[in-house]
Amino acid sequence: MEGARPFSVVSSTSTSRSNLRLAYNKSLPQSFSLLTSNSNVPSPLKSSKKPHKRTERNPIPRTPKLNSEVSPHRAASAVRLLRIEQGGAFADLLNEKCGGNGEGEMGYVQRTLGFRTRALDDRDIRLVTDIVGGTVRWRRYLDHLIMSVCIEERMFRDMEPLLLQILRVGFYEIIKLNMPSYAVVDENVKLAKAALRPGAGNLVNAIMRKLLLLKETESLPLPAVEGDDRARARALAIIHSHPVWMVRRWIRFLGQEEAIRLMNWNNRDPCFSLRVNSGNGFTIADLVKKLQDLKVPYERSTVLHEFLRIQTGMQTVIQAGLLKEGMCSVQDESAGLVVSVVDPQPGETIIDCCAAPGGKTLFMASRLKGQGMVRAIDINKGRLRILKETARSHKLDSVIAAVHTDIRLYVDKKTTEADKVLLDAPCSGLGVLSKRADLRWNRHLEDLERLKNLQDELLDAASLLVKPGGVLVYSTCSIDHEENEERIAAFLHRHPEFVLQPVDGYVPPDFVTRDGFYSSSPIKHWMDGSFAARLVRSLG
Ligand SMILES: C[S@@+](CC[C@H](N)C(=O)[O-])C[C@H]1O[C@@H](n2cnc3c(N)ncnc32)[C@H](O)[C@@H]1O
Repeated sequence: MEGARPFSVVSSTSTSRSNLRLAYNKSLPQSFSLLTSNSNVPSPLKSSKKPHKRTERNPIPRTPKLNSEVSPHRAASAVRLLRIEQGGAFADLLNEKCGGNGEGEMGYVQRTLGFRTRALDDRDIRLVTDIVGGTVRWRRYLDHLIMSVCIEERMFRDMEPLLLQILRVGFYEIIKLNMPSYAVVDENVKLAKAALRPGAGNLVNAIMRKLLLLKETESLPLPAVEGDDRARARALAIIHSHPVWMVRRWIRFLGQEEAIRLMNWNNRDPCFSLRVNSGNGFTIADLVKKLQDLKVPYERSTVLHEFLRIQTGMQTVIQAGLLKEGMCSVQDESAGLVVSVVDPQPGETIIDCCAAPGGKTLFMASRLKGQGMVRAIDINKGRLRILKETARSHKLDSVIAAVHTDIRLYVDKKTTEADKVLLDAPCSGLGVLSKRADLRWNRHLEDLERLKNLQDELLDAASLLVKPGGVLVYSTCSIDHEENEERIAAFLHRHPEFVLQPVDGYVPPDFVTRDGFYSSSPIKHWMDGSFAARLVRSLG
């Protein structure tokens, strides 16, 4: 086996450049060299190739060999990032199955890399969560750095997917987590060697050494924010790691300063809120006591008495089983305030038109105090199943009836007249980008057009379920006026039988807009962005 020197500092850029070229050539399998290849030779680094191809003669053993050299959190992070990019996972918190027994998270590691690492301990799990979330958020910026130390753009573009993820992890650890550089390089080199081949380890070594040199000399490349709108947005999109279209849109509607504040919020580690589940008889004091026992720092919500905020320790909460036991739910205060706009009262019939996975359904049901009914409708069977299971575990199933259907078809068959109808519409999710690290890369400008049409159709359908004098609440977790205020203006134009009722008195004054809507903003309220409008149907 070819041995890579784990780490040594180079003295000049030109030396580092020729070292990198050498490492790159050597990293390629025999008889392939990018620098001498003709373009018809299939590249082993093309992203369509599987990183670790096994043949029938070389199958993955049932219990792969333990590799105790590779750090498990880096292996798990790189594999999870690979799965996220290929659409097989989200950048959310890990569940508790992280053992080295081939189940859950580590099962993917074994199947992808072909070897086992030791099991993830609690610290590793926290690290994987932080590294994966952070690396996904900072992807554009990290790629800009990686690309800038590659010999040529093609080297970056043709990089095999697993190698790219290993580099992203290493760059994130050095640049954003400020982890000890020598250890990070050494560990990522080991991972690349074990997961790919020795030459890949050499390449990681050479690329990361170049990064360290740039960091040590404070010469990390950053684009200048100058030129026309598009050029400035492109530069800001790299610096703050967002898609260009979002940056342009926010600069246009919020101004550059606010747009940057919003991107800074989206790039922070997310803050989570917990809502105590009173349906199971728990009180906020019980939840406080539990968090104190677990040494998880918390803050009481200033806007909703059932809620607590935690900045760190979410993984501890999950592992202690607080969610599974039904003591509390993870729910942002911004979503809780939408329920305040609905204002459910005991005895009422409420229809939740887009209910799954049930965050708002459950909170509304808990406010009914055992009297009345929430009809929870959703088109997605899998998500509705989660809603039903949670309703059972929260002992709220007696006041929740789940219905699997398209709301647009449901209204054709029903003459139901509800006291209140909530339409928590499918939306771009532009208000929740801090929690959904991967969402910014999966959303496109064209989605907005499609979503607006759907939102209009769903609003028309939902409106048919409201009794005379009843209330229709339209909500989104978007901060985009085209999905919010504009949808309501268009609806009121089509439906003169509804009038807008200002949300004063239902939510704190700071959340009421000039036009009487509910709106939470990450940069104003330090919580997710969301929107709601309260519409009342005339009696006639
Ligand atoms: C924003 S999510 C709802 C979140 C939910 N209210 C909560 O608080 O947990 C939107 C939901 O709308 C559902 N949906 C989309 N189109 C629908 C339709 N035509 N009829 C019913 N549900 C629909 C999706 O399946 C998705 O679960």
